[in-house]
Amino acid sequence: MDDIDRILDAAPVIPVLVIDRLADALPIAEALVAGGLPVLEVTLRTPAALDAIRAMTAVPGAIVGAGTVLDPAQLDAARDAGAAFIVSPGLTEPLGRAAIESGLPFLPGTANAGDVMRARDLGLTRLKFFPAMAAGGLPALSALASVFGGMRFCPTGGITQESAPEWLAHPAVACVGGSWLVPRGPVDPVAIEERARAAAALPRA
Ligand SMILES: O=C(O)C(=O)C[C@H](O)[C@H](O)COP(=O)(O)O
Repeated sequence: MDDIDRILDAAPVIPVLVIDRLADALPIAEALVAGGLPVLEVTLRTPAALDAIRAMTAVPGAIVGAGTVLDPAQLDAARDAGAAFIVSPGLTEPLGRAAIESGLPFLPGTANAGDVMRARDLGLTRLKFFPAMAAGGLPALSALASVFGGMRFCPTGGITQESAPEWLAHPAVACVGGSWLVPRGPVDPVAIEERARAAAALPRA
């Protein structure tokens, strides 16, 4: 099983994916992995998402997880589809406890000090910072990181290839997440691989 640090350290960027057509799952995963981004977060926001996770796990080198996991039932469905990790936009106690019990690496969303304290109470120290830009951007993350030593963050929400470097330069930032790698609409594997290559080359602290 993949440990959460192994997932966060695998690449500077986790592509956040909204898959509308199951047929797009393989070409998207192959292009991202070929470009150097092995960790793929498939959001459970579309009817095709669980089947997309199933399909993508067949791609050599891909580490496929589920995003937008909102409750324990969705966590179970993601695990049954083969998700190697779980990401949520926020943290509830039922989801946190179910995730810990499942043994799956879990990245819960946090946006403020209360959220981080709830995570800490559950023993969770690897956190998504979401929605990163709307929740105050890098100054907010820096303030949280200075209070909560030992926490590592994956900021997500409003981050771009252009803004990623300043986030990645912060010592508490393990990696960033973003949807810019795969825009919705017709899939262009060449363009996806090109964007992945640029993202994979971003330096980290
Ligand atoms: O719902 C979740 O669990 C999510 O993962 C939310 C996503 O992280 C953001 O929607 C990505 O934000 P953008 O890169 O600004 O599009």
